Amino acid sequence: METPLAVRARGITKCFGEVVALDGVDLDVAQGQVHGLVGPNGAGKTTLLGLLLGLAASDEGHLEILGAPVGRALAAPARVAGFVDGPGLYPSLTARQNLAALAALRGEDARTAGIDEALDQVGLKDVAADRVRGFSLGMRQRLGLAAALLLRPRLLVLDEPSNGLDPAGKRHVHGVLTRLAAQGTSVVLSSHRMDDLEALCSEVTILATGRVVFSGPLGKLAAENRELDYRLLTSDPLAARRLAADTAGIGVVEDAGQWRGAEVLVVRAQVPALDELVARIVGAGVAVRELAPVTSPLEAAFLALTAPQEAGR
Ligand SMILES: Nc1ncnc2c1ncn2[C@@H]1O[C@H](COP(=O)(O)OP(=O)(O)OP(=O)(O)O)[C@@H](O)[C@H]1O
Repeated sequence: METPLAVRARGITKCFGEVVALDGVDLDVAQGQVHGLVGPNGAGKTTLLGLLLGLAASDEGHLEILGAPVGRALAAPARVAGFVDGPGLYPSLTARQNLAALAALRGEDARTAGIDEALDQVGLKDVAADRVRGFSLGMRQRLGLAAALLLRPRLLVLDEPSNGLDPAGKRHVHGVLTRLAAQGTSVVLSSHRMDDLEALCSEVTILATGRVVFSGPLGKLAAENRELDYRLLTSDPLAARRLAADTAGIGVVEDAGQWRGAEVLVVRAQVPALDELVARIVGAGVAVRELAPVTSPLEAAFLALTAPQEAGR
C-alpha cells in the first residue's frame, strides 16, 4: 500500500470576518520531509499551521493528516505536535517540571516519558532545574520543542522555531529536526529566515495574501526560475571577465567591487549559461575558487513572487 502523505490539503479557505487568511490553499507534505512555509507578514502561515494542529477548522476545502481526514472538531490530530505563537509553558515551574506536567496530563509516568532525553536533545539538560520564568526566548522555543518531542510525533508543526535562537541553540534545533525527518517524522515549519529554510527544508511553499505562489523542491527554484546574480572568485579575474562577456546568456554586472579582499566577478545568468561559463573558465586553465548566488534562489523567488501581491494590497 502507498504510504499516505503526512499532509494533504486541497482548496483550504479560512476567513476571519472580512479577512481571507487562506484562499484555496493546496499543500502536500511527504512523510519524512521538512517543509518550509514562507511568506510576507500576514500571508497566512500561522493560520495554516493552526489548522494542521487542530487549533481551528477551515471554512472550505479538504484536509488529511497522516492519511486521516480532519473533521470540524478542534483537537490535535493523533501523533501531531507543535506550537504556534510560541509554546505554552508554566513560568513558575522548572523546565523538567513543565515536561513532567505535560506527561502527567497525558496520564504518563514522568520517569518513563523520556523527559531527560528530550531536554538533552534540545540542549537544555544543564538548565533542567531552572524556572522557565528566567528563560530567554530561545530557551523557551527549545523547551517547546522538547515538549513536542515527548509526544513522539509523526508530524511536527512549528511556527518560527528559530526565533531568538543563538548559534548553538540553532544547531541543536536543526540537528533535532534533521534527525526526526531521517526517522520518518514530517516537519512543517514557518520562518522568515531564508538561510534556515535553505539549511533545513527539501521543499517550500511560498504564500502571499493567503494564496500559494510556489510549492515544491528548493532545487526547482534555482534551476527553473529567473536569472540570478552569481559571485565568481577565480584565479584570473581579468580572463574570467573576458570569457563571461563572450558567453551567450551571461550578463556581466559592472562595479561588483571586492569580496573578502579579492576582486570578484558578478554575472547575471540562468543555470545553463552559468554551467557553460564555468566550463569555459576551467577549460581556459583558470581556477574557480568560489561560485555562489549573491541573493539565494529562495530569497530571489520570494521577492519576485510576493512583490506583486504586496504592491496590490
Ligand atoms: N484570530 C484572528 N482574527 C482576525 N484576523 C486574523 C486572525 N488570525 C489571523 N488573522 C488575519 O489573517 C491574516 C493571516 O494571518 P497569519 O497570522 O496567518 O499570517 P502569517 O503569515 O503567519 O504572518 P506573520 O509572518 O506576521 O506571522 C492576517 O491578515 C491576519 O491579520
